[in-house]
Amino acid sequence: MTSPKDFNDRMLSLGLARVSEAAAHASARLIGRGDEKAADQAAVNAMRDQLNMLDIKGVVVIGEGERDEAPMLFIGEEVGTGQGPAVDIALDPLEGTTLTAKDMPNALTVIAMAPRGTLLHAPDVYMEKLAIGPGYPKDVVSLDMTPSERVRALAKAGGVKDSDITVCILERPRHEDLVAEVRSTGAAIRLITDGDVAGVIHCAEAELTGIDMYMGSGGAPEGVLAASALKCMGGQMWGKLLFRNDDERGRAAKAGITDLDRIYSRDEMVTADVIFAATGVTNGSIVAGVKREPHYLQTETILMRSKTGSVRRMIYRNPIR
Ligand SMILES: O=P(O)(O)OC[C@H]1O[C@](O)(COP(=O)(O)O)[C@@H](O)[C@@H]1O
Ligand SMILES: [Mn+2]
Repeated sequence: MTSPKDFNDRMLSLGLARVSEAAAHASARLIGRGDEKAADQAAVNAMRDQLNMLDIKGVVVIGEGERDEAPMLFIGEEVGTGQGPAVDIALDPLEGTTLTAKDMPNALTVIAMAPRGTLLHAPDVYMEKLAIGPGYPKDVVSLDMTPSERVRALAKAGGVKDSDITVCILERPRHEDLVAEVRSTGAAIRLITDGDVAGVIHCAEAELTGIDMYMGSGGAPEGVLAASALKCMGGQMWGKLLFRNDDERGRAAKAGITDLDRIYSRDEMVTADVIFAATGVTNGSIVAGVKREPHYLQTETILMRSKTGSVRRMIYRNPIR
């Protein structure tokens, strides 16, 4: 196992940005074409090619799925040149496949890297999520509270009215009761159709996005990626895996998870320093989408390191030849 001191995050982070940039470039020509699969595949191929150029002994712990259902970037796949630190990789080559296919905001390519053995091996099930930005007392809200208790607690801690709070929630039939309860407090709700990695990140930049809290269930893999981002930006997050049937419980067992009711804090999902990169595919509130000009493609990437809390936004212009 790599000790965190071998994890040269300063060097590796720039390489990570190249990986998410390449995935965004590759899916650019598929924005708004109604073909989610093709857009995802283009991102997967590009991400894998770039990842394999990095001097790491990488293993995908959050990826495109199990080996038998994902030919590439499957969970357990080894990536990188094999020269360098042993690391865990979490990725979502295209977070917001539907957003991309429909040319709707906030589709991202996302990747995180941490020393081997330090990222939660979340199976491909749902996760109940709760996130807030930096600056609040520890555990001011929790998954054990009801949604309205969370709104009241957050408002009180921030010295504002309940009606000044905005909660971000995925618009899904399963969230109808959640939405109704949050509304009963007078809080506002930003409903999003997809993309809860961006949804959670929005909490860390509340002054920019207007979002104070994220609530509701979404993909567990996306939960670990969002926790990685919040660890860099500051902010608290909790997640609880949700299992609907034996197949899903079996996935947990395979991933080595035995306590099925556990609530994971941000730092229990990401136990050491992590680096995180996300590149915009469609325009969003975190980064701009791919800009297609006659002679070049331009992307914007957010690149962060939890060790220093540094947040970079990088513009990359790649000539089309
Ligand atoms: O659509 P569901 O089943 O509610 O799942 C929610 C998940 O799907 C997404 O909206 C989109 O994810 P993908 O584009 O990677 O499929 C995630 O952001 C979210 O966690
Ligand atoms: Mn996703």
